[in-house]
Amino acid sequence: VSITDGEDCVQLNQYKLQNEIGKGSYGVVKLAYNEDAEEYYAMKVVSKKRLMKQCGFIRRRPSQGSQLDPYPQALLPLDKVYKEIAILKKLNHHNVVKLVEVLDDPSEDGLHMAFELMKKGAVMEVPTDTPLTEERSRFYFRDVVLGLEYLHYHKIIHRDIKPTNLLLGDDGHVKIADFGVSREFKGTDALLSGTAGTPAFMAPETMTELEQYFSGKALDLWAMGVTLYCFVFGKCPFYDENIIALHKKIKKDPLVFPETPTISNSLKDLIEKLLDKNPETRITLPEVKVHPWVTE
Ligand SMILES: COc1ccc(C(=O)/C=C\Nc2cc(OC)c(C(=O)O)cc2Cl)cc1
Repeated sequence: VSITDGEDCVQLNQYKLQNEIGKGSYGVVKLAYNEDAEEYYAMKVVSKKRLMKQCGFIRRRPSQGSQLDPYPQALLPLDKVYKEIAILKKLNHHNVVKLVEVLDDPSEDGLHMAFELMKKGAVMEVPTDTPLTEERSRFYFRDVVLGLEYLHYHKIIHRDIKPTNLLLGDDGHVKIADFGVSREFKGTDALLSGTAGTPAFMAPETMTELEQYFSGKALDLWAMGVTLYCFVFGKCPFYDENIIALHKKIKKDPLVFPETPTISNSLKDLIEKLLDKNPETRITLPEVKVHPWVTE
C-alpha cells in the first residue's frame, strides 16, 4: 500500500482519496477515484488503533515493568472488523452494498474498504421536515424487505437498520449498508443478548434489567418499523436525548401517529404490527411480504 500525499489528496494504491462523504463511530467514508477502473468508490476508513481503544484493549498502564497483561479471551477487536469483512465478501444482492476491495497494510493504522459508490447517499436524514410520500416509502420499503430477507436467509442479523444506513443508487433503488454490528447465527434464528445499534431503533425486549436472550430476526423487524415510521413522518416514534428516558418510552409508551401527514389505514396497520412491543406476536418478514400495504 503506497500512501503519497500528492497535490492535496492522498493516493492509496490505485485509489485517489478525496472528500469525506460519511462519518460515524466506525470512522469515515471518503470519495475515492480508482484510476485503473476509472470509477468512483466509497472508501470506508477504519482506524485499527481506535478500534483497539474502543474495546479498552490499550490501557494506560503504570510503568511497573514490561510484563504485558494477557489479553482477555474476548475477541480481539480487529477480529470483529475482519468478521464484518468476511460477511460482506460473501454477500451478493441487489439490495445490499457491494464490498469491492479491502486494503489492509499491517504497517498502516487505517483499514480501507472500497464499496461501490451509491451516488445519492442515504435515503433520508432523520429528523427531517420533508418526509417521503407513502408511495416513495413503499418503493424503498420493498427494497429493504428484499435485502433483509436475503440477509436473514444467509443467517445474518443486521442490528442497525435505519434510514442513514439505507443508501440510494443512481438506479433509484436502496441498498442496506453498515454491517459493523451485524451478527451471524446458526439454525433458524439468532439468540442474542445485550444492546447494539442505534438507541432510538432498538427493540424493547433488549432493554431488560436482567440478562435475557431474544430473537435476532425480530430486532431487525422492529428497526424496520421505526425506519418506516421515519420515512413517512420524518422523525422517530420514540425519542429522548436521555438514554434512560428513551428506553422507558420504547418499553412503555403507546405508539402514536402525528395528525399530519395523514397516512392510509393499511400503512398504520403495518407500522403497528412492526412496532409490536411483544417480539412473540410481532409481524415476521414472510408476513410483511404479503401485507396489503406492501403488495398494494
Ligand atoms: C451524497 O453523496 C454520498 C454518497 C455516498 C455516501 C456513502 O456511501 C456513505 C456511507 N457509505 C457506507 C457506509 C458503511 O458503513 C458505515 C458501509 C458498510 O460498512 O457497509 C458501506 C458504505 Cl458504502 C454518502 C454520501
